[in-house]
Amino acid sequence: MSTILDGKAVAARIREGLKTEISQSGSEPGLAVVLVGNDPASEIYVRNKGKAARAVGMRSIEQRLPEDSRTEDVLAVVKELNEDPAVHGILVQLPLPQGVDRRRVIEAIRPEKDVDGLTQASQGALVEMTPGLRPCTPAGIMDLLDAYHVELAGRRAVVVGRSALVGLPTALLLLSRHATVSILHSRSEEPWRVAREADVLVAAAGRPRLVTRDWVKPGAVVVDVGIHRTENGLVGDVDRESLEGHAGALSPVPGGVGPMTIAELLKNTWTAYRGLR
Ligand SMILES: Nc1nc2c(c(=O)[nH]1)N[C@@H](CN(C=O)c1ccc(C(=O)N[C@@H](CCC(=O)O)C(=O)O)cc1)CN2
Repeated sequence: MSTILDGKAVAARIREGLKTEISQSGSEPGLAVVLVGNDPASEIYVRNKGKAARAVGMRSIEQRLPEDSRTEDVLAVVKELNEDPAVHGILVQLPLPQGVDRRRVIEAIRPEKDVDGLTQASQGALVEMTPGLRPCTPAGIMDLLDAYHVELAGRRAVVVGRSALVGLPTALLLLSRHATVSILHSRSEEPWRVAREADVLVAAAGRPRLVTRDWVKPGAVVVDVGIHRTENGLVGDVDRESLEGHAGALSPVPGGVGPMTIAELLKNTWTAYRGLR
C-alpha cells in the first residue's frame, strides 16, 4: 500500500491553527483577490480562497474585472489595494486574459503584500534564501512533505516542470533543504531515466497522467501538482492507478496539493499582517 499524503487533512490543521491564533490576537488581516475575466476554474479557486479566509477570521476582499480589461485597468486596482491599510495581502488570480501583461501586474504588487510570492522581490528572496513570502503551491508541497516526515537532506529530488509558479520555486525550496535536485522539462530527453532516480518526485508538468509507473523508483514519494478536468473527473499529472502500491507515498488529486495551496495563502496573509518574515 502507498501512504496517501492527505493534503486536505494537513491543510485543515493549518487553518485551525491560524483561526486560533487570529482570534486570540483580536486582529483582522485582510486578503484581497483580484479576478480578471471569466475562467471557470479561477472562479472556483477565488470563491474557495474567500471562503477559507473568512473561516479563519480574515477579511476577504474580492475585486472582479471584465475579460476585456486592459493592463492599465488591472494596475489601477492593484495600486488602490496597495494603498489600502485594511489590505495586508494581494493576490492576482492566474491565468490573466491574453491582453493583460502578467509581469507588469504582478510587479505592481507591493512586496510586503505579495502573498502569492511571485514578485521579483519575493523570487529574489527565495533564490537568496532570505526571509520573504514564498509561492503558495511550492510552500504547500514542503509543508505536506514535512507533515509526513519525508527526509530531504542528501536525498535525490526530481521536479517535473519549470514554471515560475510551481516547478522552479519548488526546486529551490527542495535545494534549501539540502536535497540533490534535478528539473525535468518539455525538452528533456528520456525524462523517465532521471525521474526513476528520485527519492522524491514532484510532478508539475501540466500534462495529464504523464508520470507512469516506469518513471518511478519503487518506494519513492510522489507529489502530484496537476489538476485536469476530464469527463471522468479530476486527474493529476500522475497516473495514480499505475503507482498504487508501487510508490512509497502519493498525494491524491483532488485532496493533495490543492488544499495546501489555499492554506499557505492564509499563512502568508497572516505573516504579511504581522510584518514578520
Ligand atoms: N495567483 C495564483 N494563481 C494560480 C495559483 C496560485 O497559486 N496563485 N495556482 C493555481 C490555482 N489555485 C490557486 O489559485 C488552486 C488550484 C487548486 C486548488 C484546490 O484546492 N483544488 C482541489 C480541487 C478543486 C477543484 O478544482 O474542483 C484539490 O486539488 O483538492 C486550490 C487552488 C493556478 N492559478
